Amino acid sequence: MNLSAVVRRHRTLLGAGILLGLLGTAATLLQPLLIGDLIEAVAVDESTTRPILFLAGLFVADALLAATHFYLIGRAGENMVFDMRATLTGRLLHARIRAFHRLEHGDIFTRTLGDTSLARVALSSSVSQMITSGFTVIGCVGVMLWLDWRMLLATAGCLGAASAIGLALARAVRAAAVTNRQHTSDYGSALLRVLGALTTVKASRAEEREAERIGELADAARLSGIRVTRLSALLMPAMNVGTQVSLAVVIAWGMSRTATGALPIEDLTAFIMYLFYLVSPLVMLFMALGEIQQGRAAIDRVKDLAHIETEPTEGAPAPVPVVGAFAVEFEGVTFSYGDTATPALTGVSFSLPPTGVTAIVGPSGSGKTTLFQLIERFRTPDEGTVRLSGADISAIRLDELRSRIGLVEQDAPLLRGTVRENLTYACPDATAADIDEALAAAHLTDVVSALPDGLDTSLGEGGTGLSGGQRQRLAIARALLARPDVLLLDEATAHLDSDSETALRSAIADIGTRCLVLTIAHRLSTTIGADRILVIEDGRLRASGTHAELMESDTTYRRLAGGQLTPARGGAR
Ligand SMILES: Nc1ncnc2c1ncn2[C@@H]1O[C@H](COP(=O)(O)OP(=O)(O)OP(=O)(O)O)[C@@H](O)[C@H]1O
Repeated sequence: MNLSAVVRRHRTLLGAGILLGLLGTAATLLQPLLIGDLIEAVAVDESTTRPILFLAGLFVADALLAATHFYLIGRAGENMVFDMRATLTGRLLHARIRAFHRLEHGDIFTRTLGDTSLARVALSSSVSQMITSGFTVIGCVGVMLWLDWRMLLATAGCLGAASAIGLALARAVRAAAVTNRQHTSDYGSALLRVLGALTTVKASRAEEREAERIGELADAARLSGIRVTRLSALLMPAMNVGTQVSLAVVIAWGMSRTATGALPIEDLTAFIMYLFYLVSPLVMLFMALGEIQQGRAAIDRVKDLAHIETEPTEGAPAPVPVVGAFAVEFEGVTFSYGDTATPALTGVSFSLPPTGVTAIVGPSGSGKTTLFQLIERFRTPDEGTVRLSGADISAIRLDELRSRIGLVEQDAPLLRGTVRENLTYACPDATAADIDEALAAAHLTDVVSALPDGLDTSLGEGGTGLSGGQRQRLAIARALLARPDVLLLDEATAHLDSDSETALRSAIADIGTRCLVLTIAHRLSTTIGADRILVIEDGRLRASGTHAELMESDTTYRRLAGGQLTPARGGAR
């Protein structure tokens, strides 16, 4: 995200707000002149109606200008924060899985909520404050220069020193603000981590330990926040001391020059008045600079997140399945999760026809789930090619590729929402008949009709409200509803009782007559019924065939089948 582009998109509103702010400042600066006219009229016994009317008009104009200025700047700020959040949301949803996994969820929240708010203040109110205050400062300095340049030099000397201190403080505020934002996001990440596993925390009696650890992070955020406040609090007094010293110098030196007749008394009075006018905007200017410095730290963090690597959106259309062609092919595929990691897959090659059930078996951590990650293009191979209906998947447009593949993951994630919303997540336009068919295929018809509101029953976070097996079947029904060419089931029958599993297995066999079903098998019953089995060990395809063939020829398969196939779970995600 280019933040200057964000500012440019809202320049009209911002510009109008700043312009009104400048007009308001001009109206404020005019007030002493008109008050002078009023005093003069009273002194010479002239009618005061005109100056009073002018002054009243100026007050009203000043109030209206100030109100409209604040409204426009506030509105521009909200529009900018919306822009930033919309961009961030889009980037995060299209992020590459490997880039996304490097981030902490708490950190993402701090950046999208807190940092964008700070960036809004910096880019709207503080910038506008800086410009309007700067305008007043320039105006005052101009008049003071015209009144007496020598005294302006003396004033600049005192205020200049204070300003230098102010600038140094503003810089220090920025550094402290960066640390504070980091501490705040560490706290958020730690909190989200335990909230995501609250039952495990309780079962492990880790509440006190976690409360203490997270409390320490909250305290670090408090301390760095106090440092930001302390440095910000020094800004105003630094400027005040500068003003007081320059006032003392101007009065002492000015009076001595007035005594000798070198400086008219009215010029000295005007000079002192403008010195007072100068101070408040000067302080505001430095406060705004401090806020902008804080905002810059937030802006850097927002920009950082916005640069997350995203998936490509371009590509060729998905190929039409060709009769006789392989549905999925792996050719010499090697893949590792990191540059230095041992490959999760090494030189894997196989070809699978467009229909039938293929079971993948192998010890825990052998690379079964990784195969699915590559077919979905969540990850890309380091070497070799994966093909769908004969076409290299790296060239196919991602949304088209994924529309052809159904995936039911190990933990069958469901989203907060109704059963219907979860079911139709991949195809929101599904008809009632399609929904009924998918529910029946996943043996969920009775379960759903027993729910208080049927399909419109609300589920909690992660699908709470259904049992583990029901959640898994709902995820299978969701995948079936999209009528994929390839259905990937990652241990999809793991939570099912044997009745449901038998029924689901026959449903899978039935689906296998229409599309390719690739299932990571953890039960012997699945592999016995499969049309073919791939045996993966240490990231290599060591054998393939039917149950009977592999029992005959492969020692690993025999060993796994002897232990009823269920591997110890443990592959990282
Ligand atoms: N996100 C990841 N980052 C780094 N390494 C990973 C990641 N996911 C998996 N791995 C590693 O890759 C290898 C293969 O993992 P994979 O999940 O494919 O195994 P699996 O056969 O599906 O295991 P299981 O049967 O236990 O689910 C393992 O050594 C695992 O530790």
